[in-house]
Amino acid sequence: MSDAREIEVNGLHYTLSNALSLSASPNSTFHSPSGSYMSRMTSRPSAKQLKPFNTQDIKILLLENVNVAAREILESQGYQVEFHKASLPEDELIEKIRDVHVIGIRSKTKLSEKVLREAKNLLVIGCFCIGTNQVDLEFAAKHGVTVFNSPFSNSRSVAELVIAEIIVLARQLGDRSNEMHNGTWNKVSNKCWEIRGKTLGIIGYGHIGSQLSVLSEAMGMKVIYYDVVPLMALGSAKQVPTLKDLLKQADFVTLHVPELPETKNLIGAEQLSYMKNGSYLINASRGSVVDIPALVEAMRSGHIAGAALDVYPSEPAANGDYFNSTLNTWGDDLRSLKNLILSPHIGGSTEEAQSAIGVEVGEALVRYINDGSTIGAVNMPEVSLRGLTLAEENHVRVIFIHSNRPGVLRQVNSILGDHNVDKQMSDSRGDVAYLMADISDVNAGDIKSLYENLESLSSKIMTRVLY
Ligand SMILES: NC(=O)c1ccc[n+]([C@@H]2O[C@H](COP(=O)([O-])OP(=O)(O)OC[C@H]3O[C@@H](n4cnc5c(N)ncnc54)[C@H](O)[C@@H]3O)[C@@H](O)[C@H]2O)c1
Ligand SMILES: O=C(O)CC[C@@H](O)C(=O)O
Repeated sequence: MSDAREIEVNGLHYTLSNALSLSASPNSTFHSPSGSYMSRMTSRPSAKQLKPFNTQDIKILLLENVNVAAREILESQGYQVEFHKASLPEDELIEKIRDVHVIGIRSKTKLSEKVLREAKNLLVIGCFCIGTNQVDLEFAAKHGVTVFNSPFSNSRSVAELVIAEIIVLARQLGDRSNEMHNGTWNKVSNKCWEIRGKTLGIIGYGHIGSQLSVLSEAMGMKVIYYDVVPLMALGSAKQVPTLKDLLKQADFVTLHVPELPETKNLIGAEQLSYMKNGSYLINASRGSVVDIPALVEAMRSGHIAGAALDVYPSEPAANGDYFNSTLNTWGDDLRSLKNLILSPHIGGSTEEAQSAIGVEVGEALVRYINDGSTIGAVNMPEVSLRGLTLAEENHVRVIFIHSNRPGVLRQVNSILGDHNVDKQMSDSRGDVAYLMADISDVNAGDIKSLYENLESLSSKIMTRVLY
């Protein structure tokens, strides 16, 4: 067809010319990526790639040194990828986010309502980490922006770090090492312990907490845990009914809860006072979970014998000499304490974890952009349909993200109804619903009207038509 017509979605021009031909993409500049990645993505040999847009028009901003595995996956699709090692100051972030369809971040980039309001072309956010507290998930969903994360690719790395910290704290190894670096030989055994037979109290028995449970039992520790939901104990671990029970019994307390309003200052002066005299605290969850001035007091008094902190209420956006009292007023107090391990949020920072996260989130982004699948999304209902094949001519996939209110499905189906709806799936999550339908008997000319009719519905949040 020479009369190329176009639909614009989020700054992407969906070309209608040759829309329904059997070519994998209407765009002559697109080349199917080769290698193992695409063979995993296309489960059937004749699967059709749904991409009515020029892949080179997809603009992706990757911040915070997202792993090279993700970059390769995204670049192999032909997308334009802009990569930055650090996070960006808010004004620069706002400037850049206006233009992109996809943003990939880790824990430092705050995608607040203020920032997301400017992201007029944004389709999807990839959090290349576990935590998603840095993103306004609800605002994103209400504007049709799907968010993916990697729920457990770095869990083992965090659990291993905590095992190391338990031993380092029990043996005051950090202090001995610092002393040797300063030329001091200080061979002591006073208040240095084996971990065998000691009780580890795990707060939050999810992916990380449960891994840690298994590892610490293997080292001879007794494990108790507290969680807001009843969870099956692994090995000989025991769930305790209250946080106070855990704090009173544990020699080592370790935190593995998400950042939530309920977990803010979960450990403050009162909770520290319940902990055993001479016990230890480890926080590799989020900085807001521990009241740091209260911890400083409890360590100064000797009630808490040692602590390890990997996360802080304010963390620098980039590497450098930024961990000072301007960033957090109590910085100098922390630095003056003995037997306190301070690490720069590296719980999940291993080669294994970062490349696994890069592949997992990179692939989820490609599936979403090309096929509309929300499997694994954290703020949208999970919707997916089996792929279209090259044998299915004149088929299109309609994706309609809409407000979850009565009567919408009737309206949508009356728009789709002139065609054959081969398969359809719809699900809702709170106020937002996601509908995906594969319809056949669609001519090139029908696509624009399908799109415009769906766009005209008052319930519409975002419409995409893939073919
Ligand atoms: N330091 C790092 O580099 C690093 C790496 C990965 C994850 N994290 C942090 O660790 C957190 C936990 O990770 P995960 O993968 O184990 O999460 P998860 O979701 O698998 O488990 C969290 C557990 O905490 C429980 N929980 C929630 N609120 C609670 C409360 N008030 N009291 C007790 N339990 C509560 C939940 O029921 C769940 O079982 C993440 O949310 C992230 O913030 C940090
Ligand atoms: O890599 C990061 O920045 C975050 C690591 C960790 O806190 C997570 O949430 O996965």
